[in-house]
This record gives sequence, C-alpha cells and structure tokens, in this order.
Amino acid sequence: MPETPILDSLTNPESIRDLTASQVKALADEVRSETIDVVSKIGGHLGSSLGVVELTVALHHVFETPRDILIWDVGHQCYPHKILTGRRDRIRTLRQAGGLSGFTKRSESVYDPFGAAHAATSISAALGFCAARDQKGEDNNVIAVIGDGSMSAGMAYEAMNNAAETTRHLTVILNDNDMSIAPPVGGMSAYLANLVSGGAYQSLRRWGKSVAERLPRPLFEMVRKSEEFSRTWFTGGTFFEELGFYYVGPIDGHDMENLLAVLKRVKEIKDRPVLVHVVTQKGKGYEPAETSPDKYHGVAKFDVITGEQSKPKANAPSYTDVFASELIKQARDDDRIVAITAAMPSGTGLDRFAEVFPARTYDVGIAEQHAVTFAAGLAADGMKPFCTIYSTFLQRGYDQVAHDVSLQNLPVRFALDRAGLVGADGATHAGSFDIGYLGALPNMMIMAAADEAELAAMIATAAAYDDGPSAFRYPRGEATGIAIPERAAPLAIGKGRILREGSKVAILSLGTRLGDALKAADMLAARGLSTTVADARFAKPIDKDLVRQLAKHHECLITVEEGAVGGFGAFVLHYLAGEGALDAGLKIRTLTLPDTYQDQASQAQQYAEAGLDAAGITLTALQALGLDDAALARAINR
Ligand SMILES: Cc1ncc(C[n+]2csc(CCOP(=O)(O)OP(=O)(O)O)c2C)c(N)n1
Ligand SMILES: CC(=O)[C@@H](O)[C@H](O)COP(=O)(O)O
Ligand SMILES: [Mg+2]
Repeated sequence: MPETPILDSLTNPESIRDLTASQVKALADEVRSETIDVVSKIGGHLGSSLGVVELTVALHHVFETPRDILIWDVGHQCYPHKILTGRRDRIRTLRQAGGLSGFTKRSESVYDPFGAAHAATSISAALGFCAARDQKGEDNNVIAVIGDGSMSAGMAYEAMNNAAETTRHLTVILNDNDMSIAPPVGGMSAYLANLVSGGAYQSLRRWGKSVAERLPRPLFEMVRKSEEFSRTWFTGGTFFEELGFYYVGPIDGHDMENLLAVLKRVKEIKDRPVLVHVVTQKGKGYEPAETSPDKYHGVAKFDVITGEQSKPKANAPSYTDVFASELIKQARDDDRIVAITAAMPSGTGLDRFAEVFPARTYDVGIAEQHAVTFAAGLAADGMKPFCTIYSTFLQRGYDQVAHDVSLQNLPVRFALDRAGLVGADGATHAGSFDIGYLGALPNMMIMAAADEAELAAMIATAAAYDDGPSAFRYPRGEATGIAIPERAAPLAIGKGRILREGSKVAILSLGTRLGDALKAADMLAARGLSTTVADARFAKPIDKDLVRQLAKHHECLITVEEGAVGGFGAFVLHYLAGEGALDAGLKIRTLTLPDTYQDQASQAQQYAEAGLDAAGITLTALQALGLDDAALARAINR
C-alpha cells in the first residue's frame, strides 16, 4: 500500500515541524511535483518557485512560522509557501478573478506577514518587524528571503546599511540562483558568483552539514564568533560582513540535510544580523525549466510531459512587439537613440533592440532609480535615451523623474509599458498612476496610444522631441491588428483628433479605451443620443482647443482614461474650470480607474469592473443626462 503522501497528511502548517529529516525531504519532492502540476494548468511564475522548494520546506520546518516572521522578496516564488501554509486547496485559483494572489498578500494569510511584488522590499520590511519585536520585548525570529536579482536594487542596500544599527537579531536568506528574469547583471552578481565559484563552496558542499552538526554548541559558538567563522569555515562574504552581518555560506539550497543543519544553527544567532547565502537553481527539478534560457520565469499553461506552453494564438502583435520594432526603426536613423531597461529586457522588448544595437542597450538591473538618472545624464550630454520601464516600476524612480529630469527639463523619453490594468499580476503591477504622477510635473509631455499605429507615431514623436522630457504609455497584451505605416510621422504636440462627429454627448478618450468609447457611441446613438468621439492623444499638454470646442458644443462631456483619479480627467476639469467653461452647466463626468486596488482578473474583467468598458461609458453618459437604463445598469452590476 503506497504511503499516504505527506502533503495530504499535513493537518496544519505547524505539523511540518514534527516531521523527521527524511520526511522533510520527501515533502519537498511532493511540493515540487504539486507546484509543477499547478502551474502547468494555470500558468504563472514557475522557475523561481521550483528554485525555493527545499528552502521553503526547510524554513517552515526550522522556524516557527507564523510566529516567526517569514518575508519573501518579490513574492513570485511563493507558490510552495502557499501550498504549505493552508492554501493548497485554492492554489489552482492563483492569479485568477476571485482567487489567490500570485504574490504574498497580508489579507490572504497570517503566513504572509508582508505583501510583495516589487523587488527588494523584504529586508526593509523585515527590519521593521525586528524593531517592533524589540520594542515589544519579544523574541521571535524574522527572516527575509531575497533573490540575487533583487539584490541589485538600491533599496536592499539601504536596508542592509541600517540593519546592524537597528537590531541584533535578523536573518536574511540570499537566494542566489544566478538569475534575474534574464541572467543577472552588475558587480554584485559578479561578486556573488565569485563567492560561489570559490573553492570553499565546493568543499563546503561536501562537509558543511557534518561540520555544522558535529560541532558541539560551545565550539560552534566559539568558531562562529571568531574571525575564522567568516573567513575560513565559510568563504568570506566580506561585503556583507562589512555591513555588520555574519555571512554564512554559500550553501547548497537543494541539499536538505545541509540546509536544515545550517538553518538550525543560524536560528540561534541573536547577537548580529545573519546573511545566509543559499545557492539554488531556478527551475530546479523540471528539465524544461532548467534548460530554458529564462528558466520558465513566467509561463503559460504547459504540457508537463513536453514542457510545451499552450499560448493562445495571437491575432495581432503585442504592443511591446510594436514598441521594439518601431524603436529599432527610429534608432536606425538616429544614432543618438539608446535604450535602457531595469532588468526586464524580454518584458519590454529591448532584448530585440539589443540584438540590433547591443552597444546602445543598457540593462541596469533592478535599479529604476538609477535607470532614470542614468538616462538624465545621457540626455544632458546630447543622447536620446528611451528609459523603458513598466508604469508600475517607474514609481520606484519617481523622485529621479522629478528632481533629475523634469526640474532640469532634460529630454529623457519614458516608454511606459504595462500602462493601465495588467490582468493576472493584479494590483501590485497595475500601471494606474503614471498619468497623475508624471502630469503633476512641469515640463512633462505625456502621450497615450489608442492603438499600435498611434504608438508608432508617438515613438516617432518622442524621438523627434528634444524640448524636454516625454512619456508615452501603452498597455500589456495584444494590439488591435490595424496597419502600421512603414514610417510613422511625428504628431503635432498637444493635438488630439476627432473620430466621430455628434452633437449631444462628447466622449474624450485617452489611450486604448477608444475602442470602447466608439462602441459606447453606437449604444448611445441607438438611444437617440448623437455622440462625438475624440482621441486626446496627449494627457499633457491637453488639446485646449479641442476640449473647449467639445465643452461648448455638447450637453455632456465624458473623459475616459486607463488611469487613476487625478490624471487626464483632472487636467481637463482643471482647464475647463479655469476657463469658466463649467459655469454654463456642462454635464461632465471623468471616467477613471476606481480609487481602490483591483485584484487580479483578466484585463477585460478588470476594465468592466472599473466601469471603463462600452457599457460603463454608456451608462455614465445616460446618468449624466438624467436618463437611466435599469437593464443596462443591472447587466453591469451598477
Ligand atoms: C522594482 C521591481 N522592478 C522589476 C520587477 C520585475 N521582476 C520581477 S521578478 C524579477 C527578477 C528577480 O530576480 P531574483 O530576485 O533573483 O528572483 P528569482 O526570479 O531569481 O527567484 C524582476 C526584475 C519587480 N518585481 N520589481
Ligand atoms: C514577478 C514580476 O514582477 C514579473 O515577472 C512580472 O510578473 C512580469 O509581468 P509581465 O508578465 O507583464 O511581463
Ligand atoms: Mg535570482
């Protein structure tokens, strides 16, 4: 009779601590199989989760979670953690409407003491928990697990710099799989590689456990405290030690016995922060992931046997594809154009740009603050930098945009991919705020593409625009499939366009809501309401002539944008109010994303939820006119 799988018999997460070492290893194997099965069915972040299976099981076995605080960095590797902490029954709802988040999330479980998804937050958060613990006179452990890629982010150094002065009792696990989304870049990556390739690591893998376990506690204490601990027993993690950490490692993160032995010892260290350098393999235990260049970092559903992903057939290129192609075209004609990514070459399409212009492509690592001011330096000296960062991740470099770019009026071009709602990654990755946070800055010029032809024109506009900083935003996913001119012409700055003439209602759309705005116009016309539809193209400067004309010649004006409150609609309201155009009783509504964080779902579901689809726009216009449509309202749960 085959033994009952341990995973099935785990009554609660705490019972992981009752397992024997061999059961713990068996449990890791089961968790790995479960993780592969789950992601094969729903897609998601597989590689990083597989790399931390042993580490996750060992951490929950050695430490008393949730009393001991376990904080994951980025959190995309949390699937084994969620399987082990009471969410196995819902794990196949990951990243879906009404399901589990793809990252750690406080509201989901006591085992998620801190939410994650933007890199390098874990050590700072862990220090906050340490300081709170110390203030309360408690003695629980606090563990931050941060990856080598995330260790390239400045925030990690701010936290490590402050660690030893904040607390004596902190455990940082550096999960070094020698991968970011792409292979890691930068000096820290090279340093870590040296530590791992050093002779001591190889020998340590052989005798690390035996030494750790056979050392009597007093001797262990003595060795640990003596200089030898960091210089001889383990290779010198000098950099971390200079910051006040005990450096332990590098150790093999897939050798469960070694891992357990070291973690049990490390758990006793309470007189100085400890950094345990764990060497893992992204994609471990699943050959298609192990052998893939990106280690199956983010995958669609796949066949477990072959590893072949089943991606839906694309009917059009993605906006990212269009961006890459168009930037390459522009760069061929202008050698001042250079491109910058913050560790996301494939996600931004700059991997394609780099194939053509390797010397004009910069991957700065997960370092958005640096990326922005690096771009400012390039622009200050006459180059045309395209700083290509997802809208949500540019939030990390906002002061640099304000202080180094806007204030100095430097012609940095910001290519904002993943603008608006992004679907499965949920609230942490939504590109909701860039219109507001960039539009608040003087000198900024901001464009939003309604489709791929518009995106091409906006890239041409940005390439030609040297009068100051510019930004153009475009969404995640497939474009519309319309034709793109071979040579896109730059747009007239601050000029929108009218696509449909009407007389009663005017819909002024910014970005890809234009398609829904045109559908809403049909729905309104079917109700006898003649509707104008215009594409603003620019969030800043707004097309004042267009806005004034729409306000003057229509009873109702609706603005709609894929952005939060305080963006385009606010700029239009601000202008109209200043012109006294609201005094005449114009019925105006500004349709934005809701003033809340929307959980993961499909992008279409999210926009419908936000009231930014055709039905939502139509109902808003009807209600602004004092009309209603109960059936329509019911249909969209309004
Ligand atoms: C501030 C920020 N920038 C970029 C990203 C996108 N991102 C998600 S995971 C990742 C790589 C993280 O590498 P590492 O920490 O080594 O984790 P691994 O995937 O190797 O487990 C990146 C760049 C992010 N989440 N946050
Ligand atoms: C974990 C993380 O932040 C990235 O992997 C992100 O999920 C990528 O998003 P896209 O899938 O939109 O490129
Ligand atoms: Mg890594």
